Amino acid sequence: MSGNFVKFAELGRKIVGVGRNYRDHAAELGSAIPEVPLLFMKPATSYITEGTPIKIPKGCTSLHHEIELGVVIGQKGTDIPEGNAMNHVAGYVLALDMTARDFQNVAKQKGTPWDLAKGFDTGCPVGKFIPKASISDPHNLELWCKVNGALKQKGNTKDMIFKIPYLISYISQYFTLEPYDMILTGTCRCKWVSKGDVIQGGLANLAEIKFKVVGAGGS
Ligand SMILES: CC(=O)CC(=O)C(=O)O
Ligand SMILES: [Mg+2]
Repeated sequence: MSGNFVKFAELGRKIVGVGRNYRDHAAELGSAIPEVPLLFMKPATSYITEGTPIKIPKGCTSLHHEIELGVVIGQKGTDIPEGNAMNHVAGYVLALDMTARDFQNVAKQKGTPWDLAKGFDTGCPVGKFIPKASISDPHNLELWCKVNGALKQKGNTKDMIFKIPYLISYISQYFTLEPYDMILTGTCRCKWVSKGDVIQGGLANLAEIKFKVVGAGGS
């Protein structure tokens, strides 16, 4: 199934984000643990790959990095049974769910959507595509994130509250999943970045990423 999936970020379709899927992150933001997956979307225009910088969105004063395992969909499906869900996976990717936390906090207070906080251009940096066969257990992978060489996040996908087959099954009850869609499975923790910072991330011994942060004007 790998073929074109190498270029999934160029061919990309929907990005479905899962929020508060780790207890530590929900706790650090003072948020309740969801009873069912908390979903949001990012447009495909938010994708960037290494070599392109992350741009702080205009007016944002608190940009957070969230290192996450992305699941790349390989086969179309609606109402996918949990038991068949992994057959719809093409592979995985190490991703950053960049979040304009100040925008999100305002949205939370006003009860308005998170689109601006999550969906801005460059808000979804991704690494190389990892074929499904390279990962025997996606629920036991170390994740880490450093900013300017200092460790800011360390977690393990075993701590996901809702596991990948359940997420695929749940999401596909509402949104048909299609090849090149990507599911961001949630972050273990988060921290902020500023203009000029360099974010590095890792997924076990499978992938590493590095992205520079620039201001809204691009420098
Ligand atoms: C509060 C959030 O930004 C939710 C989110 O994206 C997560 O990973 O959790
Ligand atoms: Mg996230």
